Amino acid sequence: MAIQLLESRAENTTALYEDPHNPHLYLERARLHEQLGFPDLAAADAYRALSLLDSVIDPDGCEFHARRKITTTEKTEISESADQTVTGANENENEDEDEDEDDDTVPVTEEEYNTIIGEVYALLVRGLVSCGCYRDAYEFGVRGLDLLHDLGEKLKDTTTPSTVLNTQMDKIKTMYTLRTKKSSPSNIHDIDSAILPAQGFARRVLYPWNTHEPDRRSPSELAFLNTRLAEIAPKCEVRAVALPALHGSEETDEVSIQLGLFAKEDIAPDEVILRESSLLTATNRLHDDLCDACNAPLPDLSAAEPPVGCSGGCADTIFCSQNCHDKAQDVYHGAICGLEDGLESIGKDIPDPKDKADCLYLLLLGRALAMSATQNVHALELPEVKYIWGDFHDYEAEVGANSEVASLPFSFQLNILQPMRFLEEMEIDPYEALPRFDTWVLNTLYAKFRGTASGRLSTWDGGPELCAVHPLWCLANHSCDPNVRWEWSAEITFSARHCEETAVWSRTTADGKIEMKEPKAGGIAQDAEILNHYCDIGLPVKERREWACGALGGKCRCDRCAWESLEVN
Ligand SMILES: C[S@@+](CC[C@H](N)C(=O)[O-])C[C@H]1O[C@@H](n2cnc3c(N)ncnc32)[C@H](O)[C@@H]1O
Repeated sequence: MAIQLLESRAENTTALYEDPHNPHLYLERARLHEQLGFPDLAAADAYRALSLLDSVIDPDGCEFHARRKITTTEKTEISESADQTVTGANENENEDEDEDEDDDTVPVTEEEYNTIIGEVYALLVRGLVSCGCYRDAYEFGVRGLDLLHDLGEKLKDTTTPSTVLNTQMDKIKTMYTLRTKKSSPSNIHDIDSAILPAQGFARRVLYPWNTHEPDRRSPSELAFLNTRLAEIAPKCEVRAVALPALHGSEETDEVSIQLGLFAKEDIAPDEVILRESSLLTATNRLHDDLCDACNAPLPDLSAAEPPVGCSGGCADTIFCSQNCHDKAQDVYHGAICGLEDGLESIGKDIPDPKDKADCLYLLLLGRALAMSATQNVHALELPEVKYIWGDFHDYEAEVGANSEVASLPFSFQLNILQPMRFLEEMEIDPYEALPRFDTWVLNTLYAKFRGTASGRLSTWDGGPELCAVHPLWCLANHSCDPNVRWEWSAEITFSARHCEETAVWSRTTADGKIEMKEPKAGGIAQDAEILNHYCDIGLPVKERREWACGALGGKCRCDRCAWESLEVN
């Protein structure tokens, strides 16, 4: 069954690549995505169908117009009628210029709109509710029900979509009641949507049609990674490593084979062993005093090498050096040069501090889209992205076990609407660009960024304001007794810890005694794993585990945590 659905999905996607403004095809793919257990992708396709259908009713208010390829029957009919009117040619030469843009497509009609609009709303709202994105589901649900009511008899079938929408509205009301602890509102218009959760979850899987993910453990890929690593960390090596599998609440002996960094030779305390710079960075500060490319602080205007402005005239895009300027043009800025006014407003100046970290991931996504467009490379093939860990669950296993696991944060705003805005502001047609920027590609990018990006907090309000992906640095695994410290300015570095920096192990035994372990000596021995830390190692074990849980995907089981929580002697 799943195989058949996957085949239909592949056929439909190929058709969409050929006919990207056809809302019928998006609706069909939304149905398939829903059946395959991807309500997030179903909602995204339904939204594309809806945006295109809006143009049928309001052509002047929409940038992209719903058109579809003509069928063979229609082609014959058109050529027959053209033959009949051939004598009258030239009379209305300039009429319907728009229609002649591409003689293989015709505008979607109001009748077609009436046939499918109800189901489009139903799929969109059901998809968003399934993911837990109640706030946007509510907004679309209200719009959908009002529209079905207004269109009344013009629609072929209002009953089915209305029933679906009402069922979803009941679920939304239940969520609202849970949140407000008040009785269910009798009228849906009485709901204050701000109280409903906007963020839900999607499945964090390696999509079965994703052909971009490398087999990172294969000897050839490891050799490739090691060639890259040799340039920035000559004493280190990437190797496969068995880590405790941390997913799920139960502790098991299961292991997860991943990658890690290892010392190829003895490393002295305080020695800098890795230096990596990356242009896959993002900041939510508007009009910043940081380099647009590497995010290092800008030099003074009076410095021997003062900051460099964008040669294309972007007023707020400043670089710390000519080198960063030139690299930026080649790596990400080329495609967005001159477009900063529209792009600047997306994801910055976030009023609610809770949303700041999520918006940084959106900005990182925006940078990846700009890199992909500038370099003309698929975003999942970018060297900064391709080899990084995505913490994907196994798709087959999930379907087999009929699991409901959804662990990738997902929202209508961050995964559907704002990425489309990015593309539009970059003057890219988001429908034509589907092969590059489909929602599953964006979800995959988010999964990778959420597992690997490092962040920096604001000295002003303590909120997250900067984040970056350093694709080789992030191959290092975590320990609460790390053997390196990291620092990040223009580049990120690892230095071996010296003996006064190594962690102090301490625990209170059942009879109230405090036990300590002798801290380790500094430096790193040949063949030892390079161990980073994803949380503050000065915290007690319980808090460390809470802080590192998101980045690790579960409760830390490093030697120090196991010992301090009395799990081992
Ligand atoms: C930034 S990546 C580290 C590199 C990763 N191992 C790879 O193959 O690319 C973070 C992921 O590594 C794994 N990991 C890191 N440290 C770990 C530890 N101490 N125990 C178990 N898993 C760990 C977790 O799956 C986590 O989500």
